[in-house]
Amino acid sequence: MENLIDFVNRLQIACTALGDYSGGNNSLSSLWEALPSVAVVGGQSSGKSSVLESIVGRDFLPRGSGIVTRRPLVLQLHKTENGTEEYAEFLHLTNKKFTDFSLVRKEIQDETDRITGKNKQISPVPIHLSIFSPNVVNLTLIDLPGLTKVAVEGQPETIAEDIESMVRSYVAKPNCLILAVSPANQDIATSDAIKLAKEVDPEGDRTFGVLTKLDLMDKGTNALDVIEGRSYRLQHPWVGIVNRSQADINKSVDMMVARRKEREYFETSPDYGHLAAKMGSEYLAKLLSKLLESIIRKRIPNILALITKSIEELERELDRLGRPVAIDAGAQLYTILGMCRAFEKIFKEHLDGGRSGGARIYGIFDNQLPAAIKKLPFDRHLSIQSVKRIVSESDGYQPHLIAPESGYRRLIEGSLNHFRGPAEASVNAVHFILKELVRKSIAETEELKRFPSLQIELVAAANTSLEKFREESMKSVLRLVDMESSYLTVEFFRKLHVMETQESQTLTPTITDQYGEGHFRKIATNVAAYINMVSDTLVKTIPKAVVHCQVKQAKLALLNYFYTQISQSQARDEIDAAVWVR
Ligand SMILES: Nc1nc2c(ncn2[C@@H]2O[C@H](COP(=O)(O)OP(=O)(O)OP(=O)(O)O)[C@@H](O)[C@H]2O)c(=O)[nH]1
Repeated sequence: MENLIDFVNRLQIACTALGDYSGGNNSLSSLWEALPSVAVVGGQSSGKSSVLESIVGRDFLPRGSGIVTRRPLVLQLHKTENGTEEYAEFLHLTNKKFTDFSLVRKEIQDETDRITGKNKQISPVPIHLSIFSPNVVNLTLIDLPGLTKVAVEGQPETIAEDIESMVRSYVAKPNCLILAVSPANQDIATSDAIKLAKEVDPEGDRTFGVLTKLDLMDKGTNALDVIEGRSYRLQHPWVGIVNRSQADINKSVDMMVARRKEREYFETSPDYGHLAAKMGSEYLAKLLSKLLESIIRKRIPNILALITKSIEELERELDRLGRPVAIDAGAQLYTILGMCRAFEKIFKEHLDGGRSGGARIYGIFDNQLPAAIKKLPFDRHLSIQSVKRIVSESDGYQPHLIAPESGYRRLIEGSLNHFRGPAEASVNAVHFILKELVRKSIAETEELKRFPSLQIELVAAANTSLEKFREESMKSVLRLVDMESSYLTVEFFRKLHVMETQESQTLTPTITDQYGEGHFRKIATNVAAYINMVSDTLVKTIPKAVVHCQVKQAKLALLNYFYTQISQSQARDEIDAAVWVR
């Protein structure tokens, strides 16, 4: 049985630590709201603090004028074995045991000011205090600011409404038992606590009426009308209380003595003697403890269902977000490398097949490059006029005697220059496809989804590498073209010469033919044939160079630049760490 209240206590602590409390911001279904609790409400000076201290049997709450309780105080009482030392602990000061209860009072004041400032503001963030003592029953009570009517200096004008709405946020919860404290020396019809309890619990089945200051009633009057439920009927019987008077407090009358005096008061009272067994703070504590336990027992299945549901929701959320990343640098590096490998695998699948992309590169070699070469303006370059002009320019002042050797060379070199354009275009087109595939592969790598910064870093590093591969590829393809200009295929011209000699033996050329149109057309045809032969070669060799320099490198070394970067920063960190250690 005792474990039940303890169980709820632990859940309440967990809720506060996670920001789940009345008035707190929490998008998940609130566990706090599902936990049964007892909230103490009442007007200012109604005797709330005195009731709580009586229940605990200790003097530990801040006292003073104005609004003293400005943050909810979740007071968890844990019964310990007789003879053990009493001590208190705060959730915000774990591992610090308070055995001096005047220091507990000071800590409550300081902790209140820490959040609210000294200007008497209020805050819904609770302070958690646990008291371990053989003189308490297992019980959790929440002390709330006293309901007030007027603001004191330094307080916002809205303070009365602010307090009321905070108190309401606690007592409106169906799982909250309301300890409505009203002083007996005031008309019950004007009690702030009863007024609020009536609103949130019209049936009165979770409201406990507590009547303080019975000893302060005018001589000849008593509170039997209230206590016996005639003035205001509640499902649970009213409990009368006699706390320490201000004079007792001033004289520091011991709480245990006060409890005894209260017992004697009821036992000897002519008005309340017949109710003595059901009056007083000790009775109230036992009543609440028993009730709280039975309510908790009833609600346990619901609480467990809610916890299970929340766990499931959170597991789903976690799956969506991904598992936590380790904190130490080595493990982080391992995680990052794992993600890089996953990305590289997808990128390769795009190139090698399995995913789209690779075929577009083949499309460049198979269509774009041959089509671009076909469109080269050789017709213009090898027109009769152009050939005549280039040949005569190469001959200079003396026309060639047999074959225009240097004219041929200039015509061929000029034609070969045209191949530079399609070669460059192939390199650039493949570069563009590779960049596009990097972007696609990053987007398709599940592992990278929740690391947008890493995605940006990877894209930047991969693009830097691709840029380097493009430069290399460009140099290679242009070199292929330049190589064709550097050394012409002699074999081709030898064969040509043999063929021409055979032709000239059958035909008798005239002197005019040697420099006539036919002669230049022949030269144009010969050059075109040579260029065709080179074109066939380049259509085959340019793709080889591009694949070797760009595609293969991208598959082998796309992230090498990135790996260098992270190993350098790792080394830097290690050096930093070493410096720190020293
Ligand atoms: N004689 C007598 N005095 C009481 C009784 N209960 C409370 N008092 C006195 O009433 C005054 C106010 O009591 P508190 O317990 O501080 O009241 P509170 O509701 O906590 O006050 P705030 O926190 O300021 O709202 C104190 O001087 C108490 O000594 C009682 O039953 N009998």
